[in-house]
Amino acid sequence: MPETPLMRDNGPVNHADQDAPAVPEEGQTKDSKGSRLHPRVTSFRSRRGALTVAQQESWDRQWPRIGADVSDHRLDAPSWFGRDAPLILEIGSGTGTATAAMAKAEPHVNLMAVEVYRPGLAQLLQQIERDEIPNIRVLRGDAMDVLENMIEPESLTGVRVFFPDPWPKARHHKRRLLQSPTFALIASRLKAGGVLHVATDHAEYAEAIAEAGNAEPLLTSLDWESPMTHERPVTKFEDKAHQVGSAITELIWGKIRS
Ligand SMILES: C[S@@+](CC[C@H](N)C(=O)[O-])C[C@H]1O[C@@H](n2cnc3c(N)ncnc32)[C@H](O)[C@@H]1O
Repeated sequence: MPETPLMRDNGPVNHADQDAPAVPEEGQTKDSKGSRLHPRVTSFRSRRGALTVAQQESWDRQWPRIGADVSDHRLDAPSWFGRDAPLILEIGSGTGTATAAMAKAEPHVNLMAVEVYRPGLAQLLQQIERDEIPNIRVLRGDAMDVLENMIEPESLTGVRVFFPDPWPKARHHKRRLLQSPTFALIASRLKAGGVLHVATDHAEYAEAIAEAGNAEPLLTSLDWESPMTHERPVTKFEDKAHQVGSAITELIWGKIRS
């Protein structure tokens, strides 16, 4: 992707300390040799899908202004949105039903949706265009890259992960997005007072998520009464879960300190 004024370079790599021990600085995501401090989880399936002609046309009109491929450049969110406002990241927005509803319900926030599935993003772009929603930007690619490279530490007011893929088979659990390293990374990107909101319809994954989130020292579990939470719109995936009678678990944490 060509560099745009929206992106800031992370700066040159400092090779001087290549032999320094890999002690992470606050907010640092790679060690002195450039290796990831958070082991990489590939949490998504590779899914193909063509865009309809109308979706492609909408994509072509809007992508240059409100879409970007995931990169390793720091994002300058205020300049991309054209205003400085509380920044919320939605991870795995799917077809964007909840994204659009949240953006309309919370016009005072800048909402960024990251998703790997292009047809899902295309549906969201169509809805943004149809409903003239001004406060959404979309990123295509792996949310782990967004968190590690594009988001400034202590910069997010909220992170929302609705119905992450549960990877139900034990041998696939390692592919789950929400594990301890991801919680640590999310916590490092939240501002003090920022909120992480997760919803899942998978009971066993809910338990694993709760355990990992509760073990993250920078986060504290919040209940529904917290004034920091928002009303979550029903997502497309949740609609399907309701149809088969699955119970939904909501998990909410606040970042207590820097
Ligand atoms: C079960 S769907 C839920 C979609 C939507 N949140 C909903 O509730 O309708 C999970 C979504 O997360 C996306 N996803 C999984 N891992 C991801 C990652 N690392 N980065 C971006 N998107 C991811 C998948 O492509 C998929 O669309």
